[in-house]
Amino acid sequence: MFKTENHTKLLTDDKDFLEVEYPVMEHFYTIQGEGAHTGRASYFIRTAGCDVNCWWCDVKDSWEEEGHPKLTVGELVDAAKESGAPFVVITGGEPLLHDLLPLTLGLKSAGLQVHIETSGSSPLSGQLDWITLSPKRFKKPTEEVFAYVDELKVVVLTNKDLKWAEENAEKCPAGTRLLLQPEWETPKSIDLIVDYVKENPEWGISLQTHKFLKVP
Ligand SMILES: C[S@@+](CC[C@H](N)C(=O)[O-])C[C@H]1O[C@@H](n2cnc3c(N)ncnc32)[C@H](O)[C@@H]1O
Ligand SMILES: Nc1nc2[nH]cc(C(=O)O)c2c(=O)[nH]1
Ligand code: SF4
Ligand SMILES: [Mg+2]
Repeated sequence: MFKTENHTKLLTDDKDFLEVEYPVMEHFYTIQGEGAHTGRASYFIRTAGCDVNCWWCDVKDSWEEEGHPKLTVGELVDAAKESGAPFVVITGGEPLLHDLLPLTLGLKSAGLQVHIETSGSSPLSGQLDWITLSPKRFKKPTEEVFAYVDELKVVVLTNKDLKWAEENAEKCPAGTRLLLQPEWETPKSIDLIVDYVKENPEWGISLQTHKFLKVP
């Protein structure tokens, strides 16, 4: 659990936080396809804007903020609440490019748990119940994020990524879920990951199951 300090005023006196706007590429009710919560119904909010530039990124349309609508916290909270989802996953783009305090306070006030998918390359903000860190060599995570990580999910294409996974795991708290996720377009990474996990059973495998299920 991560909480930005000094949020009491926003939560109690200042209802204007419901009017704060975020650039949003899409928001939808689906099944969490990846990681420790795979298979669970969840509401996704995909903010626009990313400065990490992973060449294999599967949502490149999220990189530019421009061209995506701005939605208020109130609109996003209403949509998530109406869906009936028990938790919301904030993803992107890189969601930590935005101050997530207003959005996460809105969601928490509505009784929703808040998860985040992040590269951790910009400062943490908001109230976050579950942090999935997917670190990238293209723009490294801040040192601060590691203390709060619940799940480390490293995309693997080659042996270099396994070494990168180990370096990041060393910085995570004991008990962090350690997961390797094959890059979707690189089938040979599967053999690499299977052999690695058999030899290093503290790691597990995360697959992008929504792509098999053909849901968003
Ligand atoms: C699109 S990113 C958005 C959130 C954040 N920018 C991040 O990278 O964590 C969501 C997740 O998809 C993973 N991902 C992106 N492209 C992928 C691909 N081609 N194959 C497998 N995983 C991918 C990312 O590593 C991350 O865990
Ligand atoms: N169903 C589904 N599960 C996901 N888990 C992480 C995703 C992401 O893009 O962050 C994602 C996504 O795009 N769809
Ligand atoms: S950090 Fe995430 S959204 Fe940004 S390019 Fe990499 S995978 Fe895509
Ligand atoms: Mg995705």
